[in-house]
Formats: sequence, C-alpha cells, structure tokens
Amino acid sequence: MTPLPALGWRPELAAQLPAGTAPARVVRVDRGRLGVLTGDGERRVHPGAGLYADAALGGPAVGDWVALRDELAVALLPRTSAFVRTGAGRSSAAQVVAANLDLVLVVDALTADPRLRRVERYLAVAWSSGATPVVVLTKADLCDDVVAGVEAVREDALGVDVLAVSSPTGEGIAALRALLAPGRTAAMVGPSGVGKSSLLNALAGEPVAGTREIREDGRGRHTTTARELQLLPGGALLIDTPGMRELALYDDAAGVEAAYADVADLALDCRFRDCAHGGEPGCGVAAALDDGRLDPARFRGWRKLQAEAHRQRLRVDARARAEERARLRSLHRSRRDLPSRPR
Ligand SMILES: Nc1nc2c(ncn2[C@@H]2O[C@H](COP(=O)(O)OP(=O)(O)OP(=O)(O)O)[C@@H](O)[C@H]2O)c(=O)[nH]1
Ligand SMILES: [Zn+2]
Repeated sequence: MTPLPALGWRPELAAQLPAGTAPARVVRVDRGRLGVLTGDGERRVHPGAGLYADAALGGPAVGDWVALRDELAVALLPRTSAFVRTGAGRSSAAQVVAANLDLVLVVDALTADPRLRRVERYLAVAWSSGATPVVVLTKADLCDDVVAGVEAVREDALGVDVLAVSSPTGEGIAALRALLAPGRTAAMVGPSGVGKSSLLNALAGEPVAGTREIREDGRGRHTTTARELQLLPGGALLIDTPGMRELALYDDAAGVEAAYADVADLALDCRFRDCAHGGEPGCGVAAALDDGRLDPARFRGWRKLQAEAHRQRLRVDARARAEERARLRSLHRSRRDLPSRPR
C-alpha cells in the first residue's frame, strides 16, 4: 500500500474527484489503455470518453491524475503543469507529453563545450510548462575543469540550479537527490547521448532505464508493463518518456519567442511600445498579472530569458563589431599588398 502523497497527490485534488471514484496516476499511455498507479499498486484501465471532454487538455498524459470508477478512468483532474509539444510534424495540435511536473532536469554533458543556446531553449520550454528547471551537467568525470563548465552555464541560466554529476563515479548524485524530495515529480529533457538513461539508473540505484519491463503479479495473472514514471528510492518520481526526449528535437528549432507567445501577446496591449513592464502606466502585462491571466512564475521565467536574450545580443554585437574591425584591417592590408596592376 503506497500512501497517495508518495505518488505526488495534492490534497486539494480531493474536491475534484467525482463521487464514487478513486484517484490514480498515469504511468503509461498506450493505444487504448492507460497504465496507472494507485495506492494499491499498478493497473491497466480503460480511458473513458470523459478524459477527452475538454479538447484543450489534449487527453491523458504520463503524470496525470485520473478518477477511476472500477476499470474505467472517467475524469482528468486539474494539472499544475504540462509539457506541451506543439508544431510537431504537420499537425499544429498541442500534444501533452507529461503533466504535473514539479521539476524538469535539463540534461547536457560537460564533455563538449557547454551548449548554452541549447540549454536555454530547454529552459524556456521548462519554464513555460509551469515546472521549475534544474540544469544537470553529466560526465563530470570526463571533464578537466568542472568548475568552469558549471560556471559558464550558471552565468547564463540565471536563477536556475546548476549541478555537475557523474553517473559512473556517483559524483553530485547526492546533491541531485536532495532536490528530488519525496512526492515531487521530475522529468528529464536533453539531447541524445548526454547520459539521461545512465542518470536515471544512478538515481534509481539499479538499472531501470532500458530494462523497464516490470513483471507484476496481479491476483494470479502476470502482466508486463513498461512504466514511464519511476518511483525513486528517495521518494521522488521521475518521468522518462520518449515524448519528452523527442520534445528536444523540435524545440531546438523553436525559440524563446514561441515558448512565450502569450506574454508577447499581452505586451501588445501596453500603452508604450517600448514598455519594460516595470510599473509603466497602461501596461498590459501588469494588468494580466493583476487579474490572474498571467502566472507570476511564468512572467519571472520570461523576464529571465529576456534578460539573457538581451545579454546575448550585446555579446553578438560586440563580436560582430570586432569581426568587422578585423575584416577592414585585413582588407586594407590586402589592398596595400596588392601588386600594382600591369599597365
Ligand atoms: N564517463 C561517463 N560516461 C557517461 C556518463 N553518463 C553517461 N555516460 C555514457 O554516455 C553514453 C550515453 O549515455 P545514455 O545514458 O545512454 O544517454 P541518453 O541521454 O540516455 O541517450 P539517449 O538514450 O540516446 O537519449 C553511454 O555510453 C554512457 O555509458 C557519465 O556521467 N560519465
Ligand atoms: Zn508593459
């Protein structure tokens, strides 16, 4: 028997449960079936039409809470956060790949130069989901200057925890575990090969990634399910779905603007075109914060990225000016060195 808070249950959800139903957390969405965890263990249930009643929610996703009536999931409970994939392929319909995340581990490796722009894009998507991002830099054991590597990312990822870890040596794993408090739900994003599976195994203390087939003994019959939500020994929950992993590929091409299109929309209402949304009269962003249309956490996330984008522009400008000077110098030099034209 697992107490519900250990599955990430929030007491305020109790009021949202239809009469005669019990809560369950979705651990896998499979053609026509849902794998769920309840206080009594893991089960497979049928998704009822009620889960799709609100088209804007995009149906059940890993991490969602559903209301069960026997073997039927009848309702989708409100989410605190949602990782949405948009613009994948030709369809522009939003697809929720994971829900109710507290933390998003943005994973990259310390072996290559820190890929700051890429980390930033992941951070933008993480903030926009409503979850708090943490940057986890893997392969610390292969890096000569871990401190510098961490510092470069930290400078860029304002207000975000940045940790260095090594899955084989265990370096930094305890510090990461400390962030993964009991009942909190996290998920990993990051490019292929940076060590997400290894990290999941290190956190789990046993190989779960790659060998995620779990044999279950349910009342005499054996069922096999591949869970996409793991309970870690420390009590946190870690979501690892192919959807989250693919998300990376799409959002590499998208950008901060896309992730924060709603804030940009609100800014269109500002009286002044160059409004900095810092207390100016007639500010559309401030109005939306006041009446609850804009979440303050989301606004802070956007602000951080705006500041970073600005600094990045200054850096690029400085580089462009330096390059232009170098170009002019070499041009003069080549003119000077040019042999005089034959008459
Ligand atoms: N030295 C070292 N090698 C690591 C570490 N983490 C992962 N690796 C190695 O890096 C390679 C890729 O690791 P994975 O865990 O499969 O990476 P992944 O991000 O899950 O990759 P995908 O499954 O393609 O998304 C493997 O050969 C791992 O053994 C680390 O901290 N140190
Ligand atoms: Zn404004």
